[in-house]
Amino acid sequence: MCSIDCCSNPRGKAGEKLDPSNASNRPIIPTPNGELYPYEVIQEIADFIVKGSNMRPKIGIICGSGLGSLADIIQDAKVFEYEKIPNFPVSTVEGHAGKLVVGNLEGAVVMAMQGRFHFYEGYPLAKCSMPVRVMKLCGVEYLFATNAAGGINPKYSVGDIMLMHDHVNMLGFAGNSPLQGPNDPRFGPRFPALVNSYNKELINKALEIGKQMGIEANMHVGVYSCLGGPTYETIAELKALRMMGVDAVGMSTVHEVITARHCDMKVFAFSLITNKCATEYSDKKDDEANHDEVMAVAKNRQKACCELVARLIRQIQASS
Ligand SMILES: O=P(O)(O)O[C@@H]1C[C@H](O)[C@@H](CO)O1
Ligand SMILES: Nc1nc2[nH]cnc2c(=O)[nH]1
Repeated sequence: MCSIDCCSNPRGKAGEKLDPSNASNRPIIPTPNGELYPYEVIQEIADFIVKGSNMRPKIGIICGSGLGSLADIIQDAKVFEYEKIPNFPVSTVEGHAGKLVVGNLEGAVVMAMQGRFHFYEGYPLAKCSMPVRVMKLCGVEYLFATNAAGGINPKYSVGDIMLMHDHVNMLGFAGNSPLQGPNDPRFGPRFPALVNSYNKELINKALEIGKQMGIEANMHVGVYSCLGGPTYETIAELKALRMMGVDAVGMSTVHEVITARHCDMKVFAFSLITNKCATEYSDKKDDEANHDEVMAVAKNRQKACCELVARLIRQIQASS
């Protein structure tokens, strides 16, 4: 909550003297990201989930748009609706059910978010990625983040899976970070490094699994970039992203990964390519991305995505 004392510029006409003891005369100054969810609040949410499920998850999964079925394969599941979790935001986007599912998958206790929070929904980045800290305090060691994304790399086709090995943080370029504001060292350091954010061992295992599944031709390793949305990109923006080495573009994941690395979680992330991004001007209507298409492609490819996640978790369990 914004403290009443933080408001320094009285509202009103230029030069007009307003009574500062009247709260309505004071502007609203947003609370810094780092103060939105103090450690104690995150701990309370984590306790609610651990006690409510009687399970301590090791792997956290964030389901991308239309990929909620990743949570449907969890067994002996305890399901929490976001509305019923104290201090939890609600999902407002189609394809994001708004449920937290805790249970067993391939011998591991996992917790999966069927619905993530996006910056364009009006949530500050710290709120979008707050559940990652909840996962950490629940005991999660591995974050699996998935997303639907537009393919900019001309070699990518709709339905392909891109394993993320790096990102370009466009919101960060604009000075926005989920770690902005006071740092709580109980989560992690003030200045976390982000090279090696995406766990190489897990990427290699996933590539091997891709071969076993016979989908290696539809699997890539690439760079993701998150923009604020909710608009899809212009051709000029897509050209610029391509020049920067971006292979796929979306509206999520990067701030979750930053938050996970800050608290030293191992990260595995992939993009399902739901549409091909045009990087040349044309009059074709086909070039326009739309959410229905994103959802339809995700539905078509959910089986392969579930299989990849399940097999990778099986391998993590086997080697632990
Ligand atoms: O939650 P993700 O990143 O998978 O969702 C993408 C980005 C937008 O929310 C939506 C656009 O179609 O899909
Ligand atoms: N920003 C962005 N997000 C997406 N999510 C799915 N497709 C796209 C896309 O083309 N651009």
